Amino acid sequence: MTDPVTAGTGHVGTFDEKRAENAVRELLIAVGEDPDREGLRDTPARVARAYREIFAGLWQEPEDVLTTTFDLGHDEMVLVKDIEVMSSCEHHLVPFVGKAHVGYIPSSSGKITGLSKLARLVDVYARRPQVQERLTTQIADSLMRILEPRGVIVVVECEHMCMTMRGVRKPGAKTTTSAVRGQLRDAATRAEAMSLILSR
Ligand SMILES: Nc1nc2c(ncn2[C@@H]2O[C@H](COP(=O)(O)OP(=O)(O)OP(=O)(O)O)[C@@H](O)[C@H]2O)c(=O)[nH]1
Ligand SMILES: [Zn+2]
Repeated sequence: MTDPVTAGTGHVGTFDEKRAENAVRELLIAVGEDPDREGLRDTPARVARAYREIFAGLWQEPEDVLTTTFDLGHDEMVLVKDIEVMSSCEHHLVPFVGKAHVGYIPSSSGKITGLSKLARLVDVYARRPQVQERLTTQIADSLMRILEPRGVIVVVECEHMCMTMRGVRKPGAKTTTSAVRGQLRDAATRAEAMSLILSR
């Protein structure tokens, strides 16, 4: 099934399920498997459906999820910690998983968004072929653009399966990336945010 969708870059892209299915079938043949044996018969279609979900963020824009904004007049820092991140490394197409911490200081008018929307925003960018650095900056930059806050901080901590199950094989190694914008670049404000993020 091919359906038109709006890709993350703003142009209309497609998810070609049949093509994905054929590619998985080819991959199974390439590793010496028999894609027609009983246990694998439905696998290409299943994997194609799974990729539709895993890469769903390619066909979403941050504006699709940061829909609810309200002016509460609250102009102090808002921070949501420990948002589950499940993304895919664009180099090896295996998962990297961990947590994101997303905070912002609202605009002086106090324009804020629903807390769940911050977690949805993480998903929009995580559900794409990614590198952790870009995931981190995309979350920060889209928040700056849409909410026009006085500052943003995004910290992402992940374990990359491409470093665990293959290659260098170092289970447990964690990568931390951060992006700070606006007033959160200020040393004292940034330190306050970091102490909130690090407190358990
Ligand atoms: N900076 C960055 N690197 C990543 C990320 N995910 C995976 N990588 C790295 O991408 C690199 C790709 O390196 P290559 O030398 O092209 O690929 P490779 O031969 O499979 O490398 P090894 O993983 O070292 O075996 C590896 O060092 C990965 O650890 C990420 O999110 N950010
Ligand atoms: Zn990788």
